[in-house]
Amino acid sequence: MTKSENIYLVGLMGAGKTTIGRQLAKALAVPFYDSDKAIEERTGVDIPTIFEFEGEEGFRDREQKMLQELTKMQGIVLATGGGVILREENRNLLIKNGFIVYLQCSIERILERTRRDTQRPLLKTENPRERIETLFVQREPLYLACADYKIDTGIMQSKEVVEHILTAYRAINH
Ligand SMILES: Nc1ncnc2c1ncn2[C@@H]1O[C@H](COP(=O)(O)OP(=O)(O)O)[C@@H](O)[C@H]1O
Ligand SMILES: O=C(O)C1=C[C@@H](OP(=O)(O)O)[C@@H](O)[C@H](O)C1
Ligand SMILES: [Mg+2]
Repeated sequence: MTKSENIYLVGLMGAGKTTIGRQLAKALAVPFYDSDKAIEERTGVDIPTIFEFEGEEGFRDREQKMLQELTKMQGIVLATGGGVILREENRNLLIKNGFIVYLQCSIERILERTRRDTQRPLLKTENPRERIETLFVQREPLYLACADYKIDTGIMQSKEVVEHILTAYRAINH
């Protein structure tokens, strides 16, 4: 399997990985996977429940195991969860098996997009802005270390983001 047969989306919560991933897969007529959704289907409970009963580390263990499975697949678009890049093994699996697109997004835009969200435990805090800023500082270097391509999803509609990614992806697959 070549690295460029898969497209993996990384980025902070709210950057658009799940939304863009679904549209991108449709445009390419390939299967779409979302690692969070796959974990929820496997466990039968939602992400907040996993965090509640197993803590973040328990969720990260499940995320790592799911990524080991999903990166064995060929010809897919995968929307990862925002924290997947935290573990080195996950970064190595992504780098080895897919064309990695880093969906950048401003803190403001992320706040707007996740304001009414109830499914992201890490945003269940007194100060979501401070939390997102902390995650950005911690994770941006890791996203950049993995990315083959990056795009700011905060300044354009999702269909434009998809077009830009398709152009970049086709350029490496010419
Ligand atoms: N380019 C975009 N423009 C406007 N809204 C967007 C865009 N991308 C995603 N969204 C919206 O932002 C929210 C978070 O998107 P989502 O795909 O769940 O992000 P992620 O999977 O990265 O956490 C959703 O309500 C989605 O509809
Ligand atoms: O940033 C994170 O650590 C997380 C992001 C979430 O996915 P999205 O990025 O799709 O919201 C989900 O994996 C979990 O709540 C943890
Ligand atoms: Mg998502």
